[in-house]
Amino acid sequence: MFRAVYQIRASFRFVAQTFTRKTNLSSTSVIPSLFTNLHARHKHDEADANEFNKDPGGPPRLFVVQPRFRPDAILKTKLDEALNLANSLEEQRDGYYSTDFAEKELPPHLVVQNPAYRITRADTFFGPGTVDNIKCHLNAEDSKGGVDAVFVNGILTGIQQRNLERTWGKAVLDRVGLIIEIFHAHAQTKEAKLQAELAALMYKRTRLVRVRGSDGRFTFGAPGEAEVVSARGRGSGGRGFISGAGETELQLQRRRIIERRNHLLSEIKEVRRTRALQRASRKRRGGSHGQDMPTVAIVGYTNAGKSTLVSALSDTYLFSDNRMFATVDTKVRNVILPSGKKVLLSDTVGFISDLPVQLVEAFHATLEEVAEADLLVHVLDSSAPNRDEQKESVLQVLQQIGVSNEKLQNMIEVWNKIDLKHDETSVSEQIEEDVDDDSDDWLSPGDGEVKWDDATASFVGWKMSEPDQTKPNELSISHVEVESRDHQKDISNWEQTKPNEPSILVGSGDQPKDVWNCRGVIKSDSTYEPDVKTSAITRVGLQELLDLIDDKLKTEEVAERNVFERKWRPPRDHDTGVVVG
Ligand SMILES: Nc1nc2c(ncn2[C@@H]2O[C@H](COP(=O)(O)OP(=O)(O)OP(=O)(O)O)[C@@H](O)[C@H]2O)c(=O)[nH]1
Ligand SMILES: [Mg+2]
Repeated sequence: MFRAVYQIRASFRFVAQTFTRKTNLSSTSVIPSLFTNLHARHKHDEADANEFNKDPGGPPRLFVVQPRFRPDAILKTKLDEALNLANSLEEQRDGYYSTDFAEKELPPHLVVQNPAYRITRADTFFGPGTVDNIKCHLNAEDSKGGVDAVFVNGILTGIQQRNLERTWGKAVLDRVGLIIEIFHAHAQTKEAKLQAELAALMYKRTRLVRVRGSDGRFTFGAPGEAEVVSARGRGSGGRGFISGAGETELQLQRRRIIERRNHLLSEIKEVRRTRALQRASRKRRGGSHGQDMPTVAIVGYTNAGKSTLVSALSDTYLFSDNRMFATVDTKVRNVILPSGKKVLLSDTVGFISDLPVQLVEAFHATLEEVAEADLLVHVLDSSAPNRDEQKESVLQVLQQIGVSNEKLQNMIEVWNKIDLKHDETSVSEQIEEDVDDDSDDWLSPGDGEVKWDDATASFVGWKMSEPDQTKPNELSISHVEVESRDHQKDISNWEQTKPNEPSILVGSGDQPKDVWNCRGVIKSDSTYEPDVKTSAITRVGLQELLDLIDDKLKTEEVAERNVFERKWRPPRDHDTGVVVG
């Protein structure tokens, strides 16, 4: 239990130092950190310290809580990703990780009822049965050596996080928090470190909640030891009897965060200015005929193989690893294309579904470089079972950072890792189901029964729909008719096209209640082909990819020349050739 405190401290040290330095306040009084929380809790474990202190530099041990998804295939991919994320939180020492990722044991984990499909509790996210169930598992883990923190693969509010920490007696990280921590732990350059700190700061800002200490007074003190009320005062109304004092304190914390944020922004600006100058001179030096070298940005989901591909294409070394977000800093390499043209290949940070908005904002400048590249190459892991979903997530981020539609259309799509079988990367062999007190009474999205009906030559049946996020209490059952003769097709992707008025009401209270008649059409299977298939490891498809980059850049140049010519030619009347205006 104690062994990873050191590592967690390293991970969270930057926020603590920041505030101690800048505000003359201890970090605990400004932002309760995971480290502080762990430290407070472990103080009474000093007798055990030696037992768990054999490897003080080891990475933190996380217990993974994965909300359940249907069908099981989707759950498995989500769980695999959560386990990989949990194992990825580790800092390098002297340029190396202390453990080989492939040899790491799977973190302890538990699949629980998904609160998004029921009523998400404002105070604890999960229902009481699930909270207790997780607590039992954590107790069992404690008897085996313990875990340092719980990673809930969902998005928690500050209040939910605090309440869960208090109940479980462990630090709690949600998906956003863990991803931000991984970014910080993996950042190597000054620029990336500043950006990761900025993201962490903005995240912590949303976590400021008031708590009531053991003496009954309200404070922002150590989590896990106080009753959480709300960020705005007693209850949620914000007009509690001590709200005036609370507001002032809250404002103070916020102001300090803003001051630090402004300081970080100015430091980032300075670092970037220097880098931009270096980059510009590099582009000019390598260019020919007075033109700058074009930049090709390699983008994609984390772990798709971007760095390995850039290494292979440029015959240089770039760090690559199975850990997620192995690359947090942009690296640029020169490559000579088959035509003899020189280009800059830019390997950059990977994306993920639900990429925290704080990271997108903090890494804005880095991502802007991606948006401004002359050409984008989108690398996908062809063996990932959720390849389409990963592709969608990457496209969303690219749109979010302002990549033009034209660039997206011109983007080269690469399916990498073709040496691997589809789904070979899956790590979770078995999915352990929990036994919530009331879980059996519930239907989940994806539950249903659909049969082929010869008479109508269609699939007919019913199926639970995904909940409407704006109405989390309402679930619906859909009758489906699916137009397809292909019995083998996965009907989990069917799309509701024509919902009618609810025809029958079943259940009561917070039970599923609306029944909809609708007709569904199966989304077509992914029959599309990428532009190139590669294996960065075995070097298959690399030549083809270089040829394609060459072609695309030539087309770009021609298009640019045309624009240039159009811009400077005096406007003419087409028929007569007479200059007009
Ligand atoms: N089998 C196989 N493994 C590959 C291939 N390309 C990359 N890998 C492995 O996949 C893992 C991730 O590769 P990276 O190059 O670090 O992936 P990335 O996209 O840069 O990941 P992030 O930097 O985390 O976003 C590493 O263990 C690589 O060795 C490939 O073509 N085949
Ligand atoms: Mg990388």
